[in-house]
Amino acid sequence: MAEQPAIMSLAEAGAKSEAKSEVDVPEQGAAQQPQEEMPPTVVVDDVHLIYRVHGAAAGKGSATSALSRLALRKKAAGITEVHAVRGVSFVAYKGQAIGLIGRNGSGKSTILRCIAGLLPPTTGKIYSDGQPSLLGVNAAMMNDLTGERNIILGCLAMGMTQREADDKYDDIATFSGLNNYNGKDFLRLPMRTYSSGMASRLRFSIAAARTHDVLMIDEALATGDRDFQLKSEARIRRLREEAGTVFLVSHSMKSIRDTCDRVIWLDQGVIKMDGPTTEVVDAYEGK
Ligand SMILES: Nc1ncnc2c1ncn2[C@@H]1O[C@H](COP(=O)(O)OP(=O)(O)OP(=O)(O)O)[C@@H](O)[C@H]1O
Repeated sequence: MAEQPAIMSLAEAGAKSEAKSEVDVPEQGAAQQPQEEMPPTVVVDDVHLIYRVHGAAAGKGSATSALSRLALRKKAAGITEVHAVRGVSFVAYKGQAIGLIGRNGSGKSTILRCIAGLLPPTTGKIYSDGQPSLLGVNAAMMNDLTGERNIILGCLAMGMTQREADDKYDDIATFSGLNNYNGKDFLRLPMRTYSSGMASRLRFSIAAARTHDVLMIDEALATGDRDFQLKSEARIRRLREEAGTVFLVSHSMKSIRDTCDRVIWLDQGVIKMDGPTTEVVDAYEGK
């Protein structure tokens, strides 16, 4: 029998489930259920992610020893495993803005990358409705090209036609504020001349120009200045109303409180708490 892909659409998953008409969803508390009956957009079912880091031990080893390891199905001596996500399950619903919080290295970015389809889970399944889009501070942009070119390329990469990209250009430029930043039109300059905050403003402005089924933002707000943070929080609220689900990873509890209605607290790769924002953030801050 063909193996199922680790990430599939909810429609596919529904079609594949034999006896039941719906996908089995992980159990969860009443606090995480939306007030009205909203459809699920992402189902994360017992996901584990193990990174395998090669060359962590000293020495290269010979070809003969590598071959004998392969024949005996033994692990290479130089491979270290990092179990970054350990059995995470949750269901996200349309209209929710979900904050992911936790200490450095708790697995927040890893789980987002799994949902975006950039990292296949080692075990477990992820079902999503539509294509989740990951907007991270490291999202690829061409540093040697101008902001103008990056706006158009970013729009095309999100699936717009050239005409749609041209139509959106002015909105994106104005929202980013980089067309008149300290009296200068930075969009005419290569992106390598931008500060990291200016680059993340542009990334956010491009991604926010489209309605996303599932939009995931990794720390994007933390890097903008206060004015831009306020603008982007308002835009996230609008995206949430127009679209599906927003995930926000941030260490800024202010951003999380202002933007999210539900928070998942990850600790060493497991969910420590999942519920309404105030409850979870208060517990995280030890209040
Ligand atoms: N490419 C990688 N290869 C190996 N290990 C990795 C890799 N990326 C992350 N890790 C490890 O996985 C664990 C989870 O990392 P992750 O980046 O998901 O955490 P995070 O909660 O997003 O952290 P932060 O708040 O610092 O951004 C950490 O132990 C980290 O060292």
